[in-house]
This record gives sequence, C-alpha cells and structure tokens, in this order.
Amino acid sequence: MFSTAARALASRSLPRAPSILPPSRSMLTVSRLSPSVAELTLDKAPANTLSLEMALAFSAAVSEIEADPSVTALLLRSSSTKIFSAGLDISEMSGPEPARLADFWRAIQGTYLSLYSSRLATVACIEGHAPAGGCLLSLMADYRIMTGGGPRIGLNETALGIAAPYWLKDMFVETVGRRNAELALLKGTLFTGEEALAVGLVDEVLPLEEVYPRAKEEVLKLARIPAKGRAETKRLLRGAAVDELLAGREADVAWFTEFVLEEGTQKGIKAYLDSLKKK
Ligand SMILES: CCCCCC/C=C\CC(=O)SCCNC(=O)CCNC(=O)[C@H](O)C(C)(C)COP(=O)(O)OP(=O)(O)OC[C@H]1O[C@@H](n2cnc3c(N)ncnc32)[C@H](O)[C@@H]1OP(=O)(O)O
Repeated sequence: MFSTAARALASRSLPRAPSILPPSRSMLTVSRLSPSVAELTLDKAPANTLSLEMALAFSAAVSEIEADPSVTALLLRSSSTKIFSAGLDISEMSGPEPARLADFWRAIQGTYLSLYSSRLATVACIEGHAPAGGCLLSLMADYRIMTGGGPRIGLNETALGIAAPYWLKDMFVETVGRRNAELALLKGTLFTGEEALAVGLVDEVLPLEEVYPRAKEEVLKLARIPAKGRAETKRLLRGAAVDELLAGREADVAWFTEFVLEEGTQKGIKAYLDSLKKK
C-alpha cells in the first residue's frame, strides 16, 4: 500500500490547468494540454480501482469533455507512476448487495460505452500496472504507450475465478488477434510492456521517464487529424460492438450478477481479496 509520502513521490507534480469538473468527482481530474486536448487523470488512492462511484465519475468526465466541441483529443493517465489502474474494485464483488452489484456493472459498461465510442482521439499513458479493468480502460483508447520492465498489463480474470465479459474479450481479440487472446485469456496472463508490445496489446514501450512526454506528443499529433473523418472512421470500426452491448445491456447485467453471486465465485473472490490485503 502507498503511504501518503510514497504516493507523493510516485506522483509527479502535474502541470494542471484548473479542473473543469466539480469537486465531487475528486477521484479524477480533467485539465487541458492545449486548447483542443484534454487530459483525464485517474487519481483515486491507492490503486485507481473502479468502484461504482469511480466508474460513474469516469463516464461523466468523458461525456463532459466530449460535450465541448473545441476538444478533439484526450490523454488518459494516472496520478501514480506505479499503478495505472488495478481494475475493478474487487470489494464491489465480494459479498455484494444485488441491486448495487447490478448498478456497479451498468457503470462499468458505461465506462466502455463512453470511451470506446468516443469521437475523440484517445491515447492511454500507461506508466504503471494495468490488470483486468485497468487493461480495459487502456484498450478503449486509440493508442497505448507503456513503461517497459516492471509494470504488467493484461486480462487476468481467470486467476480470480471470473471471466472477462464478451465485449471486453472482443476488444482484446480485436487488438491482439484470436490465438494470442485465447492463450492469454485462458491463462490470465499479465504481460510486461515488452511482451505486450510483441502481441500488439500496446503500441510503444519506453522507459518510465519517457512515457508521459511521448504520450503528450502523440495525443497532440492525433488532435491535428481532421476530426470529422476520424470520428466517422472510429464509428465504422467500433459502432457494431457498441450497438451490440447497447442492445443487450440488461442481459449482460444478468450474466454478470448471476456469475458473481454464485457461491463458488464468491469463495474465489473473497480468497483473492484476502490475499491482496495480506500482502
Ligand atoms: C462474471 C465476472 C465478470 C468480471 C468482470 C471482468 C472485468 C474486470 C475484472 C477486474 O478488474 S477484477 C480486478 C483485477 N485486478 C487485479 O487482479 C489486480 C489486483 N492488484 C494487484 O495485483 C496489485 O495491487 C498491483 C496492481 C500489482 C499493485 O501492487 P502494489 O504492491 O503496488 O499495491 P497493493 O499493496 O497490492 O495495493 C494497494 C491497495 O489496493 C488494494 N487493491 C489493489 N487492487 C485492488 C482491486 N482490484 N480491488 C480492490 N482493492 C485493490 C490492495 O488490497 C491494497 O489495499 P490495502 O492493503 O492498502 O488495504
């Protein structure tokens, strides 16, 4: 766990413009890199996990950024260089109250629907770990730049006794190809940056100190691509996947809640959560 001092060290002092989000969404900050480029920083200690509130704040932030016609590109990053996002908040799935569990999953679907379908050019700056839901956040971006060496990325759901939903699995297959996806999903593989680059899960791998400067350079470059053609191309590439989930949202909620509430799944989730806390 990060102490306050360790977190302060792990987080660089970010040159932030005044936040354009109300303070109630303090788990995230939004600033401008240029008049047309927004930066969305995950800032929920200690691990940027996606709780119900974090997931809602995330999609609300993306929607607010999108609503500003002067913004054409978005950089997604974490305030910690150690953890991009540790994925879904596992405590949301451990001994859950069923109504909240269903709302939680709708909010997670919402993060996907907001960013994957975004008209914006998007770059994920992955300086730290990005397992499972953390990998999901980065997969929704158009371009991924990651730190080499230490941090891991991938879909490790099977290690928790759960499975990635079909829309996350599909996005992963689209990105790394069928065989790489099968191998990784069945084993719950977490890749180093170099391994992720080899399978196409990320687009560039750099030493930590170069990741954020390079991500900024790339997002500023993507922001200059004519917005209308880019947005339509993204719609053509991703629209069918987004529409499929929109049409089957509640069936997906039923799948998730039934799977998670099952006794065996609950045992596995609790054991995994306990093992994390004992570390
Ligand atoms: C039908 C089912 C459908 C399922 C849906 C599928 C989609 C996504 C699934 C998920 O995202 S599940 C979450 C998967 N995530 C993980 O497996 C990562 C778990 N975390 C770690 O491995 C490590 O925390 C780390 C990311 C490698 C970082 O390690 P570090 O040593 O730097 O930090 P820690 O001390 O381990 O963690 C700090 C603090 O955070 C708590 N924590 C970490 N991750 C989670 C989490 N995902 N949910 C809840 N809490 C988490 C950890 O317990 C520590 O807490 P304290 O000990 O400080 O209380």
